[in-house]
Amino acid sequence: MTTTRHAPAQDAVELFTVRKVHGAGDRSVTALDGVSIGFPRGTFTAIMGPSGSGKSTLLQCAAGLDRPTDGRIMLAGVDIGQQTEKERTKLRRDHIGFVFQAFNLVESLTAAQNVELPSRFAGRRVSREQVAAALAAVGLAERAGHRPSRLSGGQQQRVALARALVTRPDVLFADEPTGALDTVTSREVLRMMRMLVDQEGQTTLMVTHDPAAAAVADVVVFLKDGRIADRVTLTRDPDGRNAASIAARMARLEA
Ligand SMILES: Nc1ncnc2c1ncn2[C@@H]1O[C@H](COP(=O)(O)OP(=O)(O)OP(=O)(O)O)[C@@H](O)[C@H]1O
Repeated sequence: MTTTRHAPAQDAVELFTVRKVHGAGDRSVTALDGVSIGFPRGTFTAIMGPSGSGKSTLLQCAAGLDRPTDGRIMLAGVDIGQQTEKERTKLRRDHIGFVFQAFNLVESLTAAQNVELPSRFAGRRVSREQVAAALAAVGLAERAGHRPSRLSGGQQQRVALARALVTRPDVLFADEPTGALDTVTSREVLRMMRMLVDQEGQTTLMVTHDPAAAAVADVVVFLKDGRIADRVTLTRDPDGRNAASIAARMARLEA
């Protein structure tokens, strides 16, 4: 199957009435129930919502890791529903980056080797300069030769961030990237993610439970029962008021 590349759209990722049903028959669960939304290039979106509201499913579908039951998803200008498994794997490898709650670093390798590893597995060469630039972009130029056990949790997550970004993906997907970190190190990782959006125009989609994490985004999308319940555009927040208003909205959704 050939892939038609469309003229660059304004949105890096677009979902058109996406439905996702997990399982079948009596035990089926509708995780996404007709979600339509666009994520503009160069913006940082936080996805929030009560447990089970469909956040991870949305991220997995948007990233081409899972197939929607119905609807259409455009990722990096490509209709991923029209792609074969092989084409989607290539699209993911070339155009998107991931970070998860678990850092998933290999303990026996240095930070630089960890950054390089997935590209090497994918048969794609990244140069030493690209690895160094990715580590420098997350403030870890001096730690390239350190193994994960010699780095703090926040630094380890920043290595994972460098690993996700070394191929300069169109979109960074982050599923609870600060879930395993304390408040101080969370802040350090979020500041870095915010800086990558501001300085590199890195389109970022992040699922989080933490209002303080969502507060660094440009837009917060709230899901409930697989539907978009609310969408809020944030202004820059030097006095920390965004987190409180996001927490209040979450409390209303959970009531
Ligand atoms: N592989 C699966 N098989 C069956 N049901 C699933 C599967 N993955 C998710 N679900 C169900 O789909 C719904 C949405 O799940 P999802 O993980 O997307 O929600 P979430 O908002 O990310 O939840 P949480 O905040 O608890 O991580 C839930 O009811 C969940 O139990």
